[in-house]
Amino acid sequence: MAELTVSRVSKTFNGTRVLEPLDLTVGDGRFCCMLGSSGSGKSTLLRIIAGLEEPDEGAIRVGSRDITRLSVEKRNIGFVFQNYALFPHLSVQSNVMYGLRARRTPRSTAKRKAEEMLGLVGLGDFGARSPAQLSGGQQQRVALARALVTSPDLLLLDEPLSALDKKIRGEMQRELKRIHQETGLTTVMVTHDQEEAMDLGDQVMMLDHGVVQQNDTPESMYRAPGNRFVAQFLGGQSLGTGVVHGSGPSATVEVGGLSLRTAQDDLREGDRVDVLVMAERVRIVGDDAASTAGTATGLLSAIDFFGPFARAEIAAGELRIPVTMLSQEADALTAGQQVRFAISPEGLHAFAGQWAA
Ligand SMILES: Nc1ncnc2c1ncn2[C@@H]1O[C@H](COP(=O)(O)OP(=O)(O)OP(=O)(O)O)[C@@H](O)[C@H]1O
Repeated sequence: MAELTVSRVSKTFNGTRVLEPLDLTVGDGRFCCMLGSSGSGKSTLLRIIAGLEEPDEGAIRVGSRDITRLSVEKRNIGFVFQNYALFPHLSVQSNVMYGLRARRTPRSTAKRKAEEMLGLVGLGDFGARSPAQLSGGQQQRVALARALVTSPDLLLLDEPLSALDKKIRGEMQRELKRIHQETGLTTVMVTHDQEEAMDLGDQVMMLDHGVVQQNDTPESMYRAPGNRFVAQFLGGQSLGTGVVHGSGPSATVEVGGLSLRTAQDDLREGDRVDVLVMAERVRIVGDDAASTAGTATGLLSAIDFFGPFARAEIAAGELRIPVTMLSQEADALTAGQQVRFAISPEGLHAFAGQWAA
């Protein structure tokens, strides 16, 4: 069992608290993504787990082992950084063997294991090359093989794909998924890329200013962001302040002259709320009578095309409602025309008590 348990870990640098006391559990074999903007404390937490940084307080366990006071070498953790950090003067195979040789594993065993790991990451024929003869994506595979070769209990990845271009990145995400499935290793990855976190994580922990904002499955986090910060990070755009009418699942939110439904059941009559909308949950619908219930009309702004998708705004009363759609759908629309639209209740999020902030 290699469940990771972080309990009440905090960290201060030069009098500034960068991690408030926080807890995190990652089940055996699970893939956890730590998501947050730059400076939120993700790397610091990962480095504390790795033993590269000491926590002010708290404990870290892997399975039943308390590793809080162990040196980096004794933790049995594999680590991959953003910049490949391969030894340039060593061959690919020697790079992968390095950790085993440092542990005095016999050369023949180390060689066999290195070959096995290079096979796992899809670089079986590359052992004799030097790192300079590999692409960025290939170098990151070598770094991964090097982290895996010592059979760690836990794998830590700090933005391992962020230096790669978009296409290679997608490829490497699929590779990481496959390798995770094949090894069954408990994994924690730091990223500031929402899509990457949602794609790879069984679990996503969102950090802001050293405080856990939400720790959930990607689906739950997207469907039910726990607060304004999470909703905004996941792409929610503010519609302004509204008032709740009714309560429970049939509540509506009145904002900017429109009465909108949400899928939330935690709203109470009279609450003043901050309202956010996910642009991908706004749909332009036909004007035929049968589909007009729960819809409203507005004027369409200029349309921005970005590849397969297009973006625009609908001006409805005082509101500017963002909408994304397939470029193909946008082809039939013209800037300035009146459109009828619907906002799916799942795409509307309202948070009480934060509107004054
Ligand atoms: N060794 C250090 N000494 C002083 N301050 C540090 C040190 N390491 C990190 N910090 C500070 O701690 C805060 C959190 O940094 P951290 O690298 O953990 O954030 P992050 O969320 O990983 O951001 P990024 O995505 O930019 O790496 C930052 O304000 C950073 O400047």
